[in-house]
Amino acid sequence: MIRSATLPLSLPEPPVSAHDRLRLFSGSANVPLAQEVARYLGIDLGPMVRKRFADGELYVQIQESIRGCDVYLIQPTCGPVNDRLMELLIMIDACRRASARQITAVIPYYGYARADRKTAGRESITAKLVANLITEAGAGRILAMDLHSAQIQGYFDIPFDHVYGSPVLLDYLASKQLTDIVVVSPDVGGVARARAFAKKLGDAPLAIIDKRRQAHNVAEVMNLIGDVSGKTAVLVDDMIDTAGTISEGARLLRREGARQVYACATHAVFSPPAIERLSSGVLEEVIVTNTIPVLEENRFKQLTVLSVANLLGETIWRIHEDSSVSSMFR
Ligand SMILES: Nc1ncnc2c1ncn2[C@@H]1O[C@H](COP(=O)(O)O)[C@@H](O)[C@H]1O
Ligand SMILES: O=P(O)(O)OC[C@H]1O[C@H](OP(=O)(O)OP(=O)(O)O)[C@H](O)[C@@H]1O
Repeated sequence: MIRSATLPLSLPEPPVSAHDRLRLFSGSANVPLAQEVARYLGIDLGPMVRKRFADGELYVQIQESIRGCDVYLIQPTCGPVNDRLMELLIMIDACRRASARQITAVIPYYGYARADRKTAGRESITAKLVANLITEAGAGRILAMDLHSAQIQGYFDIPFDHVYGSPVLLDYLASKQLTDIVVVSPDVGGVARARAFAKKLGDAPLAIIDKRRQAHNVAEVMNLIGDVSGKTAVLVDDMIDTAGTISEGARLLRREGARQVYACATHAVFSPPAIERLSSGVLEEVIVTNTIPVLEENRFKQLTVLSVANLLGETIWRIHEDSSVSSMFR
């Protein structure tokens, strides 16, 4: 007599829709931002255990099946940068070993981006090393915002969506109805970014500061190219780190007759003594986004923090639906 197997029968699963396959997980760098992105997408953040062993090593475990899923891992590699980066690598590796179909590293702030080339002999190009590590860990795609240098996209041989925080900053500026604006690039490296910003502000005039660095983390402003006298100057940059660039730039603009000075930057890195410099009164307002979380003790009167969560959420949705990302920025 032939006996049938007693294994439980499993009926064929109904086809999984693209929406069902989307999974979002957050590293520890910016959970509030990841929660906002999840809310925009109408899903919950995936369950994940993150902890540190007694010896300091990190442990990550994804707590649901992600087999065949398109997984998005949100982790800005802000300070403490080495921990955040390592956590991202471990998350990617865990997802790859759990048979995720596609892993996208969502990196709102890409740390080590300023080490993008050799500026002296015997240096590392750490931005490229980071790209190698992320790719080797198993990421199949990157989504990043306002890279310090756009060339970093080329350090990856996997699809890379580079998006801009500028629509969020521009919407906010437009709501202030400022008049007589001149957009200012605080250094030569930021001219393309400032020019694009000025274009979106009704082709506002552009001015450029000639900044030099005699040593790491020391900014010295030399000259101003352009006219700011009697105008509202809007300094535009990718990041504010120690705020030497922005505060020295703002002082120069005041000396050159600017009526008021605003600062706009996507990434609030805020290393000491940034807060003292930014809150000294030289700036009317400092407008940043939440790609990096701004600690409560780092908030000051002139600071405005805008959210890029909807922008990132919309980008993730478009990537997932195979629709255009660049059309969001036209
Ligand atoms: N994290 C960093 N903070 C400050 N300066 C840095 C960092 N990483 C690299 N650098 C240095 O910045 C310049 C890069 O000059 P660019 O004009 O932005 O290319 C270079 O001296 C790096 O060693
Ligand atoms: O707040 P801070 O400590 O001054 O640092 C932030 C500044 O440093 C970076 O520029 P960088 O000096 O690397 O020049 P670049 O834009 O010409 O590359 C960045 O784009 C900001 O301008």
